[in-house]
Amino acid sequence: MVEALHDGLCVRDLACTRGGRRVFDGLSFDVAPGSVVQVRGANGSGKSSLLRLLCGLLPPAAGELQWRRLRVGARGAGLAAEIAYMGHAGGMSGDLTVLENLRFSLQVAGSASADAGCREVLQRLQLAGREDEPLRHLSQGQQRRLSLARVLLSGRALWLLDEPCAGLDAEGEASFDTCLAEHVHRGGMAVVTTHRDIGRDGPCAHTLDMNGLGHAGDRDPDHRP
Ligand SMILES: Nc1ncnc2c1ncn2[C@@H]1O[C@H](COP(=O)(O)OP(=O)(O)OP(=O)(O)O)[C@@H](O)[C@H]1O
Repeated sequence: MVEALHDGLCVRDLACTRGGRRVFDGLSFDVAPGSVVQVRGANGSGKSSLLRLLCGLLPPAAGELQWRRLRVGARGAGLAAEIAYMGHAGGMSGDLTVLENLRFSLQVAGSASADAGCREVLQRLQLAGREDEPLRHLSQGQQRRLSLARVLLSGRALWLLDEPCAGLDAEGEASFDTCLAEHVHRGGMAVVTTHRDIGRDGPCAHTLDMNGLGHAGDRDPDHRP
């Protein structure tokens, strides 16, 4: 692979197979420090699969990733510790309180933050006053805000966000835009799958269009069941 010209993420000729079908191939793009890539495309075009590949949750069928000019190993080795991933499933416990969920996930990620920091982020995301309530008492949109709080508190350089604005109201979208803009301003990076144009109201974002990269229905010739 050509040597990267920056200290961010380089994706080259990436291919993805799921269930024996080739979802996309030949995918190349860059996420330089201080930039956002918004991933757009039809349902099933492979947006979530791409994020799972970048996280190391799925092995690529072909291609290569470089992070800070070094090749990323199997299961995201060399990159995983710098990622904050927000998937469709919240990955939180409905029985733990809002604050307990934050404490627990930060501890697991090795980025423990003082309660004061957690409370401050909850305040920013309009969740102040809900700290001691069990997560299951929160609405879908509020739970999405809490997932975003985890990302903010992680302090990780690369945010991989799968439909972060799904279920958010206008105020939640505006908070998200501000948080993302601040992250990018600090030199952070983000890859965001979205059906909403982030660049319209949020930070400037490069668009990666997944439509046309796929082979819907094609059997992967290299796949062995
Ligand atoms: N666990 C799985 N096993 C087999 N095939 C899968 C699996 N998950 C996803 N797929 C297939 O991979 C393709 C891409 O799915 P993916 O979820 O990445 O698309 P997407 O662009 O994120 O879609 P959406 O906009 O609906 O969220 C789809 O054809 C889907 O059926």
